[in-house]
Parts: sequence; structure tokens; C-alpha cells
Amino acid sequence: MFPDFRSPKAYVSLILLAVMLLIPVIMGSSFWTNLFVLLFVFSALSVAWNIVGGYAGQLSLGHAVFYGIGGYTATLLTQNFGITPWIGMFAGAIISGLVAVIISYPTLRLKGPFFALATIAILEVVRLLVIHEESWTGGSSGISLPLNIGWTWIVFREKINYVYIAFFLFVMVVWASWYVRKSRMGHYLIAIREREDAARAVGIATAKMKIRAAVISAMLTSLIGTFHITYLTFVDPASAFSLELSIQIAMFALIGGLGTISGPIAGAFLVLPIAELARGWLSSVGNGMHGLVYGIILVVVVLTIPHGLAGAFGPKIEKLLARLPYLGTRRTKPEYQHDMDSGHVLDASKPVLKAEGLYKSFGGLQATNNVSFELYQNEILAIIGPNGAGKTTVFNQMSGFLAPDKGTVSLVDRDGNWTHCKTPDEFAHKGMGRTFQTAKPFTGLTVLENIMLGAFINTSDRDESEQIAVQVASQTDLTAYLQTEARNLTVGGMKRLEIARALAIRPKILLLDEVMAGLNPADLEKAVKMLRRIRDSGVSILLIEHMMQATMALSDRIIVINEGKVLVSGPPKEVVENPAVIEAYLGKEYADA
Ligand SMILES: Nc1ncnc2c1ncn2[C@@H]1O[C@H](COP(=O)(O)OP(=O)(O)OP(=O)(O)O)[C@@H](O)[C@H]1O
Repeated sequence: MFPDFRSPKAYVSLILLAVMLLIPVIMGSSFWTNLFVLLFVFSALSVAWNIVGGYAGQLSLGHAVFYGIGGYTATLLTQNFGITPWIGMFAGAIISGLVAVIISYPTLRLKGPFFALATIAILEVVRLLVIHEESWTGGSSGISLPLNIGWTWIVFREKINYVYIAFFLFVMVVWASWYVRKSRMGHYLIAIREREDAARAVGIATAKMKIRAAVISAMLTSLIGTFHITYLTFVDPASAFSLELSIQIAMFALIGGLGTISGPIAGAFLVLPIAELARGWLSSVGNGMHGLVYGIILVVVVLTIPHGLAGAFGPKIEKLLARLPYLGTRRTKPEYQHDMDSGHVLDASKPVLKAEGLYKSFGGLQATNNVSFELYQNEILAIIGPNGAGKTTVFNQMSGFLAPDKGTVSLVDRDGNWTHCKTPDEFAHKGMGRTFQTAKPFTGLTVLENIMLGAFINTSDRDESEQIAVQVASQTDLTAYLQTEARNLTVGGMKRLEIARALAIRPKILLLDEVMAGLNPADLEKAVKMLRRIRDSGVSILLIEHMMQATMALSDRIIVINEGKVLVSGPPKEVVENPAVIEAYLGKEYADA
């Protein structure tokens, strides 16, 4: 729930927060109080934006809509019904959450810039609506808050009270951002940002998770917006629903470091004072000239430190922090029991996965044409066939990544019952793990974190998922690399990591797409042994492979697919000696010879 305040990172952060609060308290003048209210408000807006824009990688370019909804809701409730902005704040947050669902539900299911475009569109629509509904919104001239002084109305003569509230809200948003990042949800959002297909394969309901991030971000933005507009005691559509404000919020996160907890704060604390000073100096030159300062800073940052301030200085600061002492003795993590063996009595005559009459065409191309087969319990079944034969298309239909035009896929779930699934995350939850032909880890995450993403399917506890990951790493010869960034692994390591991530979901069925391609002979031998160990632990394996020697050594049965159809199936030796198979691979002359 809270960071471990005995760790250097946490207690240094606490000291920094205390300093941030003490500066305006000690300085006391209205310049300092105003500057720090602005800094807390804009940092908090940027931290909130970062939950959807940074962690989930879904750029929102119209985030001011939530700021404005919060401000207008609270102001209208105060003006018309005498309701305190403290309540208005939460009413605004709920409306903002609903608007976020309306925007994100249709757009976050799609790939591409639709969410970013939709946020800009909704910002413009709401702004025009507010201008149009003049009778109750005050139209383009806006509305002023009634000046009732006191904590109930968040209107004060002593400006320092605004600093306290802004600071409290800022700390709350930073805590929320920290909590999301450290939780299962934070890991999931980063997985989605890095590689959506692999995220779905480990059971993440990607659209739901992105919508949840958008809602949390919108609600927090709305809370801050309400406070800021109450502080300004005036709201109008041009400033509340402003594209400039939306871009400013996103830019602080970009400059500070997208997807990090501290980045947006660093960005706001660096750029905002410079921009405010520039606003003063350049106002005589022309209206909006301070925007030029933002532009210059952004260009310099993107060209020199593409991962922002956190990316450039974060590792050095972490190293310094690591030298500071831990206050007290570290707690030992609880031990969880993880039975690697299924405990099931294995029966090679029992099917666990069935493809029945699968058809799939892409335009005029029939990629799979009436494919049917069964995978048995404790079996290693290989699918082979020439390039473009339709093997991966079969895999994608068997794991929910492609809907068959016709035909069904059924599998035995974790409880031993036959079931049908539609989406990849459903297949994963029912006990199917899969890898992808191109081994692409979640870059930026360590090997341990990559595997933990799979383990999270069965637990939301970080320590437990870490322990599962450590166990799976030892099963896949990755123990030595647990803290290595996944992008730095060798090809063999990346292939094993693909398998480890799939294994961490504790699958009963494993679909492996060319996990042995590109391996050197030593790695190949290790891979064969590892796959046997996995099978012996109670997992049925379906694999696509071009490495014939390894396939022959490993498989109980082989299915040959050619031009989208099952050509033959049977024991390895029988299949490779079949003339139809030789012909499919090498041509008729070789088959005859
Ligand atoms: N999304 C798609 N859109 C259009 N055509 C596709 C799509 N996916 C696959 N294909 C085509 O379907 C055919 C079968 O492709 P598939 O990837 O299943 O073959 P494969 O047997 O796995 O080949 P390889 O061994 O080269 O990976 C190919 O001709 C391919 O170009």
C-alpha cells in the first residue's frame, strides 16, 4: 500500500517532498506561494496524465477536457446549489471517469492514433457545448466563483492554505501513480505498451486494462482541475478546455521521462519556472511568445536525451541512492508453495486440445483449409511444413489471435473440463501458454519482470509472482540473467525467455512457434532437454519447427501442413519418409529419386 520508508529511495523522496513544501512556507510571499501552487498543480496533472500516456503508452492530447469538466462541475454546483467544491470535486471526477469510458471504450480497442484523436475531438466538442449552453454555463464569458471565504469553499485570504491543499493533492496523485506502477496493473500497462500481442498471450485483457488506466487518469486530472479552477476563482471555456494546456501537461511528462514516476514531476519543476519567467519577459514582444520557449526546450530534450530527464539522470541517481543505508533490517519475504508438477496422472490417449475443420482465408488466399487434429495429454506434437504453408495461421486460430472463418477449437481447461475460448486472454486463463515466432521480450524490463508478467495471471501479489518467476527461470536456464535487461539477452536467451513467460502462467498446454530457430548446436541441445523437462512436468506441447533434427528427436508425432491442408500425420520417422512430404518440401524429382 505504501513504499518501504526505510529504503533510501523512499526516505530521500520524503525529504524532497518536505523541502518542496517548506520553500513556499518559509519564503511566504505571494510570488512563491503562487509559483508552488502552480508547480504542484501542473506536476500532479502531468503525473496523472502519465498513467495513461506513459505507463499504457496511449497518448491523450485532449486531457484538459477532464480538468475543465472538474472545474465546471464544481463551480456550477457551488453557484447554483451552494454545494461545497470538496463535494463538487468528486462529482466532477465521476463525470470525468464516465467521459473517459465513453472515449476509450471504442478507441482503445483499436490500434493507431484513434484515442489521441478522440481526446482532441471530445475536448473541442465539450468546449463548443459549454459556449453554446450559455444560459447555465455562462457561455464564452465564463463564470466566477462566489467569493465565500473559508475551508468549506476553498477560498482563502492567506494564500499559504492553497499551497497546503495543492501539496496534499500532489502527494495523493504521486502516491496513486506509484501504487499503479508497482501493482500488477502497472506491470500489465507496461506490457501492453511494449508488446500488445505478447501481453494478450499471458492473459492480459488489454482493452479493459487501458480503459481502467484512462479512467484513473481522468478522475485524478479532474480532481486537480477542480482545485486549480477554484484557486483561480474563475472558469471560461477557452482556458478550461484548452488544447495548449493538454499539450503542456503531456510535454512535462515527455521532457521528464515518459512512464516513470518522477519524470513528470522533474519535467514540470524544470520547465514551468523557465516558461513563467519567459512569459513575463516576452509578453512585450508578442502574445504567446512563451510557447516558443516550450518548443525550444522540447526540441533540445528530444534531440539530446530522448528518454527525458529520468532516462538521462535516473540510473546515476539510483546508483547514488544505493550507497545510502537501509534503515533497519530488511524483512524476509514470505515463502509461497509452488508445485511445478501438475500432480495429474498423465494419459497419452486423452486429447487436451482439438482443432475441428479450421478454415481461414486472407483475401483470395486460403491459408488454412479444413485443418483438424488433436493434441494428447503429455504429448509433444510438432507441426512442420514449407514456408507459407499456414502453420502460424493454425497457431493463431488455436490461441484466439485469429478467429477461424469456419471450424472450432476446444481445449481442456485447468479443471479438466472441455471449453471454447474466443480471445487470447481467455485461452491463457484456461491454461494455454504460447510463444511467438519472433522472440521479442518486453524491452526495458528485466528478465525477472518479463517472467513475472506471466506469473501475475494467478496472483496479484508481487512477492509471490517474483517467486514463481525465479522458479521458472531455473527451469529455463535463465537464473543467471534475472536482473539483466531483456533486450541484452542473446538469441538463445530471448527464445528461452519467451518460453519462460509462457510457462509462468502455469499452462497445461503450450504452443511454441519456432523456439529453436537460430540456436547454435549447444543451445539447441539445451532446448531439447528443457522441452522434455517441461513435458514431464505435465504440460502438453504443440510446436511449429523447421529444425528437423531436433523435431525428430523431440516429437511423439508430427503433422505436416502444406498449402493450408494437413498432408500427413504420424510418428516422426514415418512422416519424414513419406514421399508426399518429400515432394512438398523438395519437389517431385526428389520424391521420385
Ligand atoms: N494477416 C495476414 N494477411 C494476409 N496474408 C496472411 C496473413 N497471415 C498470413 N498470411 C499468408 O498466409 C499464408 C500462410 O502464412 P503462415 O504465416 O501461416 O505460414 P507458415 O507456415 O507459418 O510460414 P513460415 O514457416 O514462413 O512462418 C502465407 O502465404 C502468408 O503470406
